[in-house]
Amino acid sequence: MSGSDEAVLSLEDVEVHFESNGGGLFGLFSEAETVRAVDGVSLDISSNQVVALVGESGCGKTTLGKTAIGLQEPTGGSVKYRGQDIREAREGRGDVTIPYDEIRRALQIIHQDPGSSLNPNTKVMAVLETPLKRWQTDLSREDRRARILGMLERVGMSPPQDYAGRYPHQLSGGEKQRVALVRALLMNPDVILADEAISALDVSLRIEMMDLFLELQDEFGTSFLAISHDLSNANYLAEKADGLIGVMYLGKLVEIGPAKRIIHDPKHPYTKALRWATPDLHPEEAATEMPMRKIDIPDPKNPPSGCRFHTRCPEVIAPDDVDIAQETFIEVMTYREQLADGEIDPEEVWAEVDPEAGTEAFVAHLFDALFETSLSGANRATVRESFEALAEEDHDHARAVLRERFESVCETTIPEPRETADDHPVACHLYDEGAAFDAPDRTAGDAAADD
Ligand SMILES: Nc1ncnc2c1ncn2[C@@H]1O[C@H](COP(=O)(O)OP(=O)(O)OP(=O)(O)O)[C@@H](O)[C@H]1O
Repeated sequence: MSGSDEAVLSLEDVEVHFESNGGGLFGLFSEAETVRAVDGVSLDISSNQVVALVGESGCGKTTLGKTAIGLQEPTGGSVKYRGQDIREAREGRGDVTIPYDEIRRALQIIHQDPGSSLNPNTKVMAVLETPLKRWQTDLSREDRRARILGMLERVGMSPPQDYAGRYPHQLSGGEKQRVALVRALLMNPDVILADEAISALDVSLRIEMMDLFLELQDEFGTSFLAISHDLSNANYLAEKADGLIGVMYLGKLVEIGPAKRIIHDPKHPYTKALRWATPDLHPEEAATEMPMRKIDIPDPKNPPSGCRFHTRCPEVIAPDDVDIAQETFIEVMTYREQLADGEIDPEEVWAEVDPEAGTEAFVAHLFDALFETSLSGANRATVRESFEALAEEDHDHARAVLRERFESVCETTIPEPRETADDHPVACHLYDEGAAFDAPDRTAGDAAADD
């Protein structure tokens, strides 16, 4: 079911930055570093809506989810529950219209490992009675127990009396997860954050569990914020519920839209890479080359400038006034990144060439080693000048001359989310004003036409 227009949760420009020491002995002698776990995310969750967040490990999904339900304090921006700023409610500041206790009840979480949130010494009935005693003080003991048994039955734990009398260690992983779901639902929540709630379960159980989440989500009119590193699971949940998939990359929400559009017509190059990495979502397509330049995720303590994905993006944009095939531009960018990372040692290059042959041999060796496509004209002259500077160990000039000609908007400017033609926001310069919405396939460059 799709959400209504009213936003239950509203996140505006949310930032969560963690300060950590640089890892030195007891934190001494090391500079503090900032992990930009979430960096300027805006997101609305409507009532009865399912939103699935996906992205690689460490991209900030859990931090964003916890911040959305008030379990993590944002270091910037605001999180509102039905218009009430959660932090102001907690601190009793301003004109509080919804008390903090009420917000805590309305926003619930189910963890990946439900065992860790269930007291091992408490039987299921007692675990489930606790929230009801607190929030439904008018219920008699009998009514409370009847309700719990009804819910256990509803989530497939039958006979419920048997399960109610068990300790957590007497339950399977799937059963613990059902107890966690019942506990959350007994609070009559508006939003449940399900953080990798099915990833620890056997594959055979996952679909059953997701179906149960969806049935109850619809029945109870609860919104679900589901976190998953698996695009396939995110799609299963979001598509069935007519919900949204949000794609995160290094603390940013780079694309969000209806599940069908994200899967069948991804816009952001990172979303395309995630989809490529999930072949069961596009079985009709033959195996293609990975649409990403590097496997390694950059360090969130030192994220790339501009668009954070530009160091891995196969569609990174060449300056308007530089006529170059995309494949060749990628090779130039890769060389620039190797230079910046100190991966090219002139001494090692000299060791490979005949020193008698001089700089010309040094330059020819690097052209051979770094470029498969052909470079000509001003592009070739610029790269040559950089190689020559490197031959003289002048790294600064080697970098500067390349930056001057080839600097991309993707590395200088953070892309703002923009609605694409089919109505889902994407933060990528390919969709900047003036750029075609149906961005050209820039991965297919004509090496011969590079100048
Ligand atoms: N309390 C904390 N202190 C310092 N850094 C943190 C803290 N919590 C998270 N981080 C860092 O913030 C970044 C985002 O972490 P987060 O757990 O939100 O990512 P995630 O996408 O949920 O990853 P995963 O899928 O692996 O759980 C990571 O680099 C993580 O190391």
